[in-house]
Amino acid sequence: MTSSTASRSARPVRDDSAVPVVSLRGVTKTFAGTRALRRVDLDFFPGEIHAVCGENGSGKSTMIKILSGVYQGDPGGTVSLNGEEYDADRVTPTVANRQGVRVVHQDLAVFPELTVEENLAIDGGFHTSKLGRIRWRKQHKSAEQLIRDFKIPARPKSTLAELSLAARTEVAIARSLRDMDDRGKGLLILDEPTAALPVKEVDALLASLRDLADSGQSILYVSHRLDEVLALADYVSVLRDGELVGTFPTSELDEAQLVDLMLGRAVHKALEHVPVVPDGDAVFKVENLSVGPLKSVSLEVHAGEMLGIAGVMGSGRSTLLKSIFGVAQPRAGRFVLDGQTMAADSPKSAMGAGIAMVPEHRLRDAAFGNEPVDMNISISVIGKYWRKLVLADKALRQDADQLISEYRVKVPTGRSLMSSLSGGNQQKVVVARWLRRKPRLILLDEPTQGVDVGARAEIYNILRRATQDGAAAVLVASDFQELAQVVDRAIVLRNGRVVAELRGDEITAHRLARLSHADEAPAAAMPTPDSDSSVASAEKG
Ligand SMILES: Nc1ncnc2c1ncn2[C@@H]1O[C@H](COP(=O)(O)OP(=O)(O)OP(=O)(O)O)[C@@H](O)[C@H]1O
Repeated sequence: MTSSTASRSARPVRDDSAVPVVSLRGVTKTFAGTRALRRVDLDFFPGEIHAVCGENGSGKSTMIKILSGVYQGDPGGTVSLNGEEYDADRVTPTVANRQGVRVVHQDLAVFPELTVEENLAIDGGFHTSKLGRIRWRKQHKSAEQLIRDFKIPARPKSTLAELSLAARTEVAIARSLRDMDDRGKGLLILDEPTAALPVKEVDALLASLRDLADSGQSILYVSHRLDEVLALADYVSVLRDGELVGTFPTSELDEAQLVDLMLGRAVHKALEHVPVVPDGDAVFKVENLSVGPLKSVSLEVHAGEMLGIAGVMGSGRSTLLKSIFGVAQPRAGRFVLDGQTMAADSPKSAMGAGIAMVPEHRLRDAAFGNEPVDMNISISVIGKYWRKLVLADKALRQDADQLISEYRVKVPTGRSLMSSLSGGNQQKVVVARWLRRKPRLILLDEPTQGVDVGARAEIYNILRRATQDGAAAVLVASDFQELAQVVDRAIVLRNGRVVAELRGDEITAHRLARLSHADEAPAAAMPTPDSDSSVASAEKG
């Protein structure tokens, strides 16, 4: 959910003679115990942006992997690529690549320290002489051509680090399509391309995707951001439990209808809540903290309260959480928990003091992929299952099963490996794990990235229950709309300092975005005078 405004121009309706560039027929994929896709029929046409939506675990990634040859479908189905029909269990990465199926993943696989030209050439794209030397002049010319063709706002010699994240994504797209002469051939697959993008860059990327589709490229767009899907895509296909619910022109759907199709049930407006105005002393205080980009930051959070931290990428949001959890060592400042100065010198001491952290990079930092789900969900409280030298397996599994059902984690059994879960389901396990410790302070860094709309509501409901029971929470989320919906109070970090504090109804996505960007004059960022004395004073500070 972003504040994207990229609007869809009235698009011509697909005409009957249009020929799909990629088709799936009867594609099924079974993993041990799980039918990830069930007899899916889908067509992707040239010049169209076709979104695929579905809850966590509905089969989106599995479909991408089958199209790109990473997974093979079960025997019986077929995949047609540029008019050539393959058995679904015979599509390999080489075949898919030859037929122009290209995937740009969320992490982009670009190198910030290298130039645009070098990034465009990585992975087999360097022009070399017979002696194997790189022909730099030719290289430069091809880069210039790609930059022109893809309208990338950069020069060949700029390093990627100098570019916006949207422009870096455009470089990754240009690289993936650099050898495709005919835009009407092949399929560009984008997996959550805006998940890590600052709000103000989203429209730039969506506009460039629209241009690419207008030049004939077929695009498969996977995103949990439904407003974006409706603004950008021509068609949306909905997967539920591995089955295709249907394919719809986006012009005929609104967000609520799309959610109902995805979930097969009406979703309650769980994200909307009445902001809590806590009374009593602060549970936790940060005093004059300097760490990473942060300079002398002070804040406090009360029992029962969820505090949001807004700011652009690099503003120090994650560093703030990491330093509280003892992962980043401050240059100055102190933390006070329940009136006592806290030694935040390691995660162990933070955990001992009653602090829990749901980190941003769950796959890298929090999920033990080769361990079963029940162990992953129990690891934070494993001590309570040791009976002398024996692990009480049965009790551990029973408790884990109960949490799996409470959090609606989609998994055949608690014994399934964590790595076999979809991304969003892994996140639910990580959140469940930490809340089991009944922490005093819960730190959450992008807890719902990649999590579907229904599961998001569930996660926030569960967090809300924890704060109602007396915990305090600090939430970092790039999705300001979501932040505005769930927090009681928000502070905005800019240039290493707290520049604003908003409460209750003052917190809107628009204001969080405006206040987060350094390029705005404070006066312009000010709302109507009646509503905002707290912002005004913080802005001065
Ligand atoms: N390698 C695997 N082994 C076992 N099961 C798997 C494997 N990969 C996916 N699955 C299962 O297949 C189903 C579909 O998962 P998939 O990752 O395709 O969902 P998704 O729609 O991409 O979800 P998300 O939005 O969370 O990324 C899930 O039940 C998942 O647990």
